[in-house]
Amino acid sequence: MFILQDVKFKNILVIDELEIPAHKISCIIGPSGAGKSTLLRLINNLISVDQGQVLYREKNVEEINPINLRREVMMLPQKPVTFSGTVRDNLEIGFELTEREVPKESIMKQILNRVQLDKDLAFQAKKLSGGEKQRLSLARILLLKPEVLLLDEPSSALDEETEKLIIEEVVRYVRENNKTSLMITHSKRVAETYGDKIIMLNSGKVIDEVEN
Ligand SMILES: Nc1ncnc2c1ncn2[C@@H]1O[C@H](COP(=O)(O)OP(=O)(O)OP(=O)(O)O)[C@@H](O)[C@H]1O
Repeated sequence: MFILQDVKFKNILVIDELEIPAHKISCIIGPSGAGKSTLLRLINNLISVDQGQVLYREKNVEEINPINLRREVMMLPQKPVTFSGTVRDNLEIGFELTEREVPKESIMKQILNRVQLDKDLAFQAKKLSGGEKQRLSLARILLLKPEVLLLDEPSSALDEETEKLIIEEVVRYVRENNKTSLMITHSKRVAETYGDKIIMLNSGKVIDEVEN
């Protein structure tokens, strides 16, 4: 799905060759500062390589129309992102960008149920707790049915329950819909439980790749 070739980013990442396979879950593990988030951001073209290239479906990500790329490749960041307004506004916002029909109320309620967010659609998003905001962000992304879901490890400020729920729902989404995910995790156990491929990163370099 993605191939990185001769990639360099500042003095942070140096990757000769790395493949993120389609229809699989790949997990990146490595110590703090290893470059895990940077790798995710390069893949999503939020930042650009200084050297080399990142290919998505054989095309250089920098040459893909950013709107088309965002339609297919979505990231759930470390810190939850919510928008002003209600829970409903937050679930609808992605549809503006993708010019798709806004889902029915019953579908929105179903997705809230799936992420265990027991709030009314009219509830003000800013009043949600950190963990609830993260679950709302995930619900928003799942509704948009991305081809690739990039998951940056939920911030350690979140409770373990929410972290577990988020990982499990991402895994379920990928498995049920034959999608692709690349997730950062600090946990070897999480990587071994869910990852089809495990990529170990240290000091900006891939030190090992394991098919699980
Ligand atoms: N745009 C940037 N310019 C300069 N340095 C940066 C930039 N982005 C990240 N860094 C630095 O690069 C290193 C790798 O950061 P990154 O966030 O990718 O690590 P990480 O493996 O995700 O760490 P953590 O597990 O703590 O989130 C860090 O030392 C960070 O401070």
